[in-house]
Formats: sequence, C-alpha cells, structure tokens
Amino acid sequence: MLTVYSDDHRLHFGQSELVDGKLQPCFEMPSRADTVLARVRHQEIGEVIEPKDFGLEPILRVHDAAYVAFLKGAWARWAAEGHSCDMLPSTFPARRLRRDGPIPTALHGQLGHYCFDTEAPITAGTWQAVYSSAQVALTAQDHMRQGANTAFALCRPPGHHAGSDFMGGYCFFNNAAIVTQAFLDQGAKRVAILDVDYHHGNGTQELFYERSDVLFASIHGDPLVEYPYYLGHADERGEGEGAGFNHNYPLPHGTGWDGWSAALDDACRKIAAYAPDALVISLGVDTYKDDPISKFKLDSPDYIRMGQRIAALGLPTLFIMEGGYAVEAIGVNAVNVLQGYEGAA
Ligand SMILES: NCCCCCC(=O)NO
Ligand SMILES: [Zn+2]
Repeated sequence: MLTVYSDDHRLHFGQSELVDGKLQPCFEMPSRADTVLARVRHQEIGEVIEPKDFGLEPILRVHDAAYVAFLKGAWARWAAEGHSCDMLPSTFPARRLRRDGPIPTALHGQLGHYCFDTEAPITAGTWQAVYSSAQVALTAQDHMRQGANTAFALCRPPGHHAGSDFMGGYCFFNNAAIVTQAFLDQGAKRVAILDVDYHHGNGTQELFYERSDVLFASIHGDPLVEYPYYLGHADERGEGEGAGFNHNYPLPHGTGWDGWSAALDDACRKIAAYAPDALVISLGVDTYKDDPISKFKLDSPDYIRMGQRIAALGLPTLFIMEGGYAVEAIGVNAVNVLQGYEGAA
C-alpha cells in the first residue's frame, strides 16, 4: 500500500490548547505523524512518496472561497498586529447573534466567524501545513485514479471537523471530503465515507448532508457526553436529497471492541447496500484504550480486525489519517488497520 506523506506537517505545532481553563501544549503534535511514518517504514507496507501539488481548485470544491482566503492570510494579519503567539478565537456567533449577517472586518471578529471552537490554533506555518495535508490526500486519491485499489494519506493536521467555512477540533481543511469530491469529479457516481475516529465527523457530515452521492457513516463517542457535543446523534439521517444517506452510531464511554464492532458491522452492511465506487476511511485511532482525550477501550489487535472488516467490503479504499493522541501507540494502531486490510497482519 502506498503512503503519501509531507514533512510540511511540522510547520504546524500549536503551543496553546485550552484544556479545563488552562493553556497547555496541543495534543495534536508533530510526533503523531512521525510515529505513524516510522511504523509504516518499519512494517514495510509499501512505498512512501511526497505529495504532488494539485493547487487550490480541489480544495475550493469543498471549502468556501472566503474561508480559504481568510486562512491563507490570517497569520500575516495577526503578525502585523504585533502578535507572535498562536491565533485563537474568543468570540463566536452563538444563537440569536447574526450568523449570516455582515462578516466583521476585525481579525478577531472574522476568526470567531470561521471557528466553532478554540481548538484550531493558527500559527506561522499552519497555512502551508494544511495546504500540504490536503495535497497529501489528493496525491493518494490520484494514485487510485491511476488504478491502485488502495492508498494511505498520512495527513496532518487532520480534517473531519472542518466544514465548508469553519475550522475546529484541530482541523482546517476536510481532507476526507476533498478526496471524496475528487472521486466524484472524476466520474464516480457514489462514494461512501466511513469515519472510525473517536469523535463525530461533524464537518464531513455537514458537507454532504443534503446529498445522495455520498453516504456518510460515523462511529463515535455519544455527543450527549462527548466532543463535538452538538452533532452526531442517531436521528441525523440526512436531509432532502440526502435523506437516508447519513448514519451516526453514537456509543457510550467505555465502549470496547464488542460494542464498537457491532456498529462497524451495521455500517458496513449499509455501505455494501449503497454499492459505492470508492470508500474513504477517516482513520482516527483515538478509540484506543489509552488515548489521553478519549474514552473508548479498543486495543491494538482490534485495529487489525477493523482493517479486515473494511477489506471484506471489497471496495477501492482510501485511508485518510485523522485523530489519535496516544503517541506511543498511534503508529502500531494506525498501521494495524492497514495491515489488517491487506491481510498481512
Ligand atoms: N477538546 C477538543 C477535542 C478535539 C478532538 C479532536 C479529534 O480527535 N477529533 O477527531
Ligand atoms: Zn478524534
């Protein structure tokens, strides 16, 4: 299996994450990608290549142009105001404020407009890192356009919380959505996205919620008790054209393989019935029992089983790296999925 990776991810390393009222170093750190890359190489799963540059067009097929322009220019404006620390929002358009009113001209006003939480710090190198993360995903997708049946996009920063015009949850560009749209633009009639990250892929859901050419299935911590809290319930089934093409599997804290795999089996049945031309996996491994910010109980051998179950669908499958913060185990767990998929584990 080909892996696509860019060293540009190092350009993004937030220094400040607000956790329980205190600023601390970010869980979403460069060593995450380094550890996965080291495991990919150690297990010799296949060639590792750098991304090609497909430009902004495929990104703009998913993300709002004003949002992209804001992201691209944000740091220069922040630095021009004399700041050197991470750029973090503090005011958001909550209920009954004008969410679709005039976008503020002030930097802080725009930052709050384009964020849904304080968990997407913008730093000097963030633009380049998120741009390259999307190119990593697009290069893996292009490898499949050329005939490969699978590929691994070692994306960092992750993307599944990012919507058309908002960032949050460590995410800026929705890499899984960008490659899904690329498959469709290249002639695919239907694409399924299976999000196995511990957290609901609210951004991905939002992007395809009213469409029937993308089926979205997400297995995640119940939003009643888990981030992102405000989307991810089982009754969110899609709207309009998209009704019936969105499947959420919220699960309780403490869920282990038995409960988790029952949801996976049901999601796979729905994906099989949908008969997509391609399957995109939002591969977060923060479902791991020792993950510092999550509360499921999967163990490393379970990720092999996960890959095997996904392989049983017999679909062209593109793996996109999302979350996972137990850095000592992220490499084994992510590559276990890939090796389980390939039958090599
Ligand atoms: N308290 C913020 C939690 C952000 C979750 C990031 C993630 O792993 N999403 O999949
Ligand atoms: Zn996650």
